[in-house]
Amino acid sequence: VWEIHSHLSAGGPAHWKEVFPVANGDRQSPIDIKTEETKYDPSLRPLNPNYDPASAKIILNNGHSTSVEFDDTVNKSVLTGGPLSGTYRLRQIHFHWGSNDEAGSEHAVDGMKYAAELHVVHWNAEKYSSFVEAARQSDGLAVMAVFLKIGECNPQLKKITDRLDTIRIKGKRALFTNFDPSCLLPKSLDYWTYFGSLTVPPLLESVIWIVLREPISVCSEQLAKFRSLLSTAEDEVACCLLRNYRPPQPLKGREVRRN
Ligand SMILES: NS(=O)(=O)c1c(F)c(F)c(-n2cc(CC3CCCCC3)nn2)c(F)c1F
Ligand SMILES: [Zn+2]
Repeated sequence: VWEIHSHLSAGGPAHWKEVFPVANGDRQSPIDIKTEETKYDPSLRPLNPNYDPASAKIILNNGHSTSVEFDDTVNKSVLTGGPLSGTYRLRQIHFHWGSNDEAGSEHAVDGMKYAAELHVVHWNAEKYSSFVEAARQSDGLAVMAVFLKIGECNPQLKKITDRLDTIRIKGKRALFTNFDPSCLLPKSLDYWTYFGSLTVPPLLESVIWIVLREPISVCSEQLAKFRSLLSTAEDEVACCLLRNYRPPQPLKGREVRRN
């Protein structure tokens, strides 16, 4: 299924609506967060990520991003609290970046884009029996977004960027375990939250977005390693994965709440 989606999604974000009409839906992501219009919600609870480093399994280049995939067959690594009711199980983390340090994040804050963005993808294992089933439900997925701001090299991120040369080609994967993605979270877990979608085809409107307000740091050399990944497979003419972010989408009257 994913292969079909990724094949059909050929051609950038402007063409996705031709194959996935939901691209023009009422709860598409990412969005530009206008901080003055966000609404404080006292009912929002603290985020409670609880990850077991043994859940990490592989690091992968799927041609659109690099991801670390986790064992989501049991409730070992979960996210609870925040805007969520119930337990959301960690599935994978991945990144979005641009062809230069000036842009690369998917969400924007008052029109400002960061150099890159980390997504920590979870699914509602309390209500649904699989990720693919959850991905079709309005409350099926919860994605925590972390902004990467140009600055000091990030020693935690080094654990990932040091492995990218072993998965340069689309489809390559390598063992990657003993990794707790909490090490990539900022000190403060304060967040904005809104109802949105996957930012890649099939753009399903099933994501409760939790965007952390405090960025983590990344240096240019680390970002350059992401850009050296290839979006092409072994038997194709090599093409660098220079950018993979979707631009902000219309808010269409949605509310963005903050804790
Ligand atoms: N940027 S994002 O919105 O955080 C983000 C996500 F949340 C995702 F879940 C995926 N995703 C896509 C699939 C294929 C499934 C194929 C079967 C139907 C569901 C999708 N697996 N994970 C994804 F690629 C991505 F970029
Ligand atoms: Zn993403």
